Amino acid sequence: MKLNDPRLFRQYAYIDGKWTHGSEGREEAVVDPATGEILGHCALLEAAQITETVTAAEGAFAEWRAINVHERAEKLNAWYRLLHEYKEDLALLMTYEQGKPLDDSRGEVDYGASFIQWFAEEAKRAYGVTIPSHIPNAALGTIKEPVGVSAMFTPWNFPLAMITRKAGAALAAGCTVIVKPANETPYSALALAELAERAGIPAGVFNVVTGDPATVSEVLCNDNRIRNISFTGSTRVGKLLMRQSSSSVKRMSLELGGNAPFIVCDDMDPDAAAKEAVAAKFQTAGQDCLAANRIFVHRKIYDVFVERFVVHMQALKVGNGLEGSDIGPLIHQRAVDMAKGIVEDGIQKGARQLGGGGQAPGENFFMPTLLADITPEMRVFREETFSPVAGVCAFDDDDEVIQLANDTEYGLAAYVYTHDVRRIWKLMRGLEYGMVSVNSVKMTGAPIPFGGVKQSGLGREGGAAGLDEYLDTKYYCLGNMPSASNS
Ligand SMILES: NC(=O)c1ccc[n+]([C@@H]2O[C@H](COP(=O)([O-])OP(=O)(O)OC[C@H]3O[C@@H](n4cnc5c(N)ncnc54)[C@H](O)[C@@H]3O)[C@@H](O)[C@H]2O)c1
Ligand SMILES: N[C@@H](CC=O)C(=O)O
Repeated sequence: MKLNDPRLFRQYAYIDGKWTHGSEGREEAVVDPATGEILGHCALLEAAQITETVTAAEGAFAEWRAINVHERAEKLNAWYRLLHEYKEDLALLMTYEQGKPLDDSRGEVDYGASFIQWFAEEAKRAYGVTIPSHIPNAALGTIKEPVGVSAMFTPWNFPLAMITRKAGAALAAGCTVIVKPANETPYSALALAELAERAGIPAGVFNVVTGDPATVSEVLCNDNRIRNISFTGSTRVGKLLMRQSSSSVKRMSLELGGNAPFIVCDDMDPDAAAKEAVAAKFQTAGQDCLAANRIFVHRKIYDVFVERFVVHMQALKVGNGLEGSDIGPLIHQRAVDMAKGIVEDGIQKGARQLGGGGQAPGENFFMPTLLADITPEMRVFREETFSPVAGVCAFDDDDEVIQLANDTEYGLAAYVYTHDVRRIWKLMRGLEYGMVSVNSVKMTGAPIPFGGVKQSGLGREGGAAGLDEYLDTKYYCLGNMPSASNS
């Protein structure tokens, strides 16, 4: 891997401003999912080292929270600028460890950096309120205070932006941070640590620990000094962290799985809508919590839509993300096996397989596939496929499609395509999702409250709500003040 700045490729954990190997010398290989080649290793820290990291983050908290918010913002802005300065290196690292096309990696660096800048500005507006007093001679109000040390668990599909969306907010709010990246993609996180240090973020404020996930989570969730757990990943692991954290009653933000419906009404041009649906499905090889998993198309335009979808889908180039492809590899063989299983299950239960043929360019690649005429009994309907496998079925009226779309435990994002404003309103209100995007594939960004309902999670990331996840509201009552009423 040839980086302009080789010091961005770090294989040790970053604790209290020091690059640290596991005290027992254990490490794990990190593999390029496109080629199977070993890129390097990451340290497997021991439980005691995770506890030491909490001690360091707690020690750094008092000073970091006391820094004037404008000064904190300056350091975050310096970090933001460094992400742009080293964008090419960060993108290359990401494509090597995650597999996504290099252009998508560049896009993720911009996206990830935007959260740091947004929160650096937003923290300056973390206002409390004054409360008209019901108590004689008292002044009442609130102030916002940082929650404390925050632990963050992040997934491999967006190895940089899922960290900055959390850490940007937490650091801006005055919290200190311990990040546990996915073991598949530790290098983006460690490069972020290198740049945080160069930006002047003090030792102990931003830490990255690597290790066996169950060991790390057990220590962090049970440590009383950790006041907030922020997790992005599967619903299964999210539930586990919730259970582990209950003994110490922590604040929790959970960004979990999705099973996004993509609804196309009969006033749409089927070809244009099919093109949009392909864009909403296949980014990051379908390994995206926002990926259009279940596509519902009005029966009047269903056949043409399906035909056009297959044409657009088959135009996508599958291959190594470094070689100008549209779809890179899946993260590992287990993901390929899961995609195969979902297709086989659909066919066995009566779905038609369209596309998906041809020789995949390597072991971890899966050719984009559409299952037509899917039903709620199929895995493709019930599970987040997290692969380039989409399902489509026809619907006849709006009430039916609302019911179908809501027939899932998930509730992250939904897409609606129609130009009829009354239908937009009805569908948008009827869909049990945290985010509804109408006539647009792109919905996310730093200023929006990103998050789901039902088993897709708790809390919001990004926007003003994202900062609040790291702030406590402290109420004050100043009694017996000389004519103090602020009413
Ligand atoms: N809602 C969102 O914003 C969002 C964004 C990205 C990904 N996701 C979801 O993430 C999932 C894919 O990512 P993933 O496979 O990395 O998720 P995952 O749940 O397997 O892992 C996420 C993180 O948790 C850690 N982890 C895994 N097992 C653990 C355990 N037993 N104890 C403690 N920690 C553990 C991992 O090492 C990783 O750091 C999908 O379900 C996707 O929808 C959601
Ligand atoms: N694409 C999502 C990440 C989900 O996997 C985002 O924009 O945050």
